[in-house]
Amino acid sequence: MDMDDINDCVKKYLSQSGVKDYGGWTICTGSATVAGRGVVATRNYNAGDVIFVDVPLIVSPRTISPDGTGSPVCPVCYAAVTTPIGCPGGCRWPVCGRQCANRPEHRDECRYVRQLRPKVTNKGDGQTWSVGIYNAITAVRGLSIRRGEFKYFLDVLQKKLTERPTFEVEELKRNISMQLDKNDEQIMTTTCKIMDANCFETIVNRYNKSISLKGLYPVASFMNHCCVPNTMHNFDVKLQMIVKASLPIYKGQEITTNYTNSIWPTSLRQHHLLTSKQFICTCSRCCDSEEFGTELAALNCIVKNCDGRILPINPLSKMSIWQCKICTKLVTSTEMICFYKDIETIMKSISVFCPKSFEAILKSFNIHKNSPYVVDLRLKFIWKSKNNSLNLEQLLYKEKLCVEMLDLVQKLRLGQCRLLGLISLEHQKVISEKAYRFRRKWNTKTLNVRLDDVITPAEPVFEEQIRKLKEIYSSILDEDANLNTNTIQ
Ligand SMILES: C[S@@+](CC[C@H](N)C(=O)[O-])C[C@H]1O[C@@H](n2cnc3c(N)ncnc32)[C@H](O)[C@@H]1O
Repeated sequence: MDMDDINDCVKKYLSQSGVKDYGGWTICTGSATVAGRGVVATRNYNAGDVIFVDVPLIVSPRTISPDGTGSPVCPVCYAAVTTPIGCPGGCRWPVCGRQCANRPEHRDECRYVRQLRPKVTNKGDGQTWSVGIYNAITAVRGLSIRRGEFKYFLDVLQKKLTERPTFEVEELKRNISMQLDKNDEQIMTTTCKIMDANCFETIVNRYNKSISLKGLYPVASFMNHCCVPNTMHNFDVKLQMIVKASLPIYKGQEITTNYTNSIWPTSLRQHHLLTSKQFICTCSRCCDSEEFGTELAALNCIVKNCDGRILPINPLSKMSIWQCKICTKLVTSTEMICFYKDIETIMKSISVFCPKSFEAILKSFNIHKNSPYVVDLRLKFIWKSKNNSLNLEQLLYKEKLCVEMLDLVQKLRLGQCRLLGLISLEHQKVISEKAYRFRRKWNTKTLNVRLDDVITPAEPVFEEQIRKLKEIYSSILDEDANLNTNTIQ
């Protein structure tokens, strides 16, 4: 496979799509340090620099369960559809109205699906759309790539390795009256396999609701994964992906992204990468059982009066024995899975976030604050709680969580990542609320204390903290079309 042809095709596609060619990268083999082909920098970048803007080849809704549980989104505008009805054009996709049904970008795919004579399993509820046909949106969109100028992408992008038929195409065949053309079927299957190997979660904001879609981006499809990635990305209103350096990148260095959740511990990340992308990551973080000192995977030692943490001896092996760093107690992987499950159950049972009871639960079950699922819950509190309805204790607790999470991001060496931007934004909002209450000499209703009894702030300190945090989050999140800008103060 000729790398020059691949680079030419990608660059032509981007320039025809109207994006500036940022040009400081190349797709190549050999210099890619991790796997097969990769994207390599051809110049130096500072953290925060835009490396490239990528234009989606395909965007499609996530599939939903064949029994129809889960809500569809309009395949044209991607808004959630609460009472779905089939497209009046006859394709049986749940478009949200005539306007979307008549949009030019929907015309060809609608005609194609209509001539397959879609069946509707009318369960007597007047349903006029079909889940099986809805789930084939990605597959059908692959056909327009094959017919277009950039069909080459279907040949060169990596495909998920599997002999099994793709369920999207099988479902489509079951839900049409005509027989699928063999050639079309093969293109559809290939498209689904390409999507499985390369797609990114593309988030759009529709009517203040975040909708999660799948997007296939040609340059990003060549970016390999690293758990200490040197890029971050946002999506703009046109669903273009803006890829920026999160850390300084030097000429000749591989440009990497993160396919998984950066705050998960190694075992969860490995499981996700293996099942969804079929590889084992061996990056510096995965090889370090302490994950740069964060001990994200660790559980507190189960031996009475021991303050140690239990960590895997070989973090890359699912079957690894775990050991306490202090008393050397050994624990099997099976036991660890049970401990993890217990923590998950406990964390799931905490519905109302009350700082005192949360800390008490962690203490009584001897769970340390960076354990899996605990970090999730701490973040959930940061995202979901509304500052003006928190009492003073909760507000100060939220501030403490923001500070601890920012410290975690820094220890994990994630640089100027989106998580840093989002937490800095929330942290800034907490400080603004604190400053507001301080100015108003706000007494808390539930605690008999005043703000200036528990903190000794000064107006300039608040101002300075707010200014610094704003600087951080605005440089990271500036093009992000999916932030609710009303929430930015
Ligand atoms: C989106 S593609 C990345 C580009 C790919 N290397 C290529 O040649 O087309 C994802 C695939 O690349 C490989 N890959 C990416 N990151 C990797 C890593 N850190 N270690 C091993 N394989 C990796 C895996 O095969 C994965 O399924």
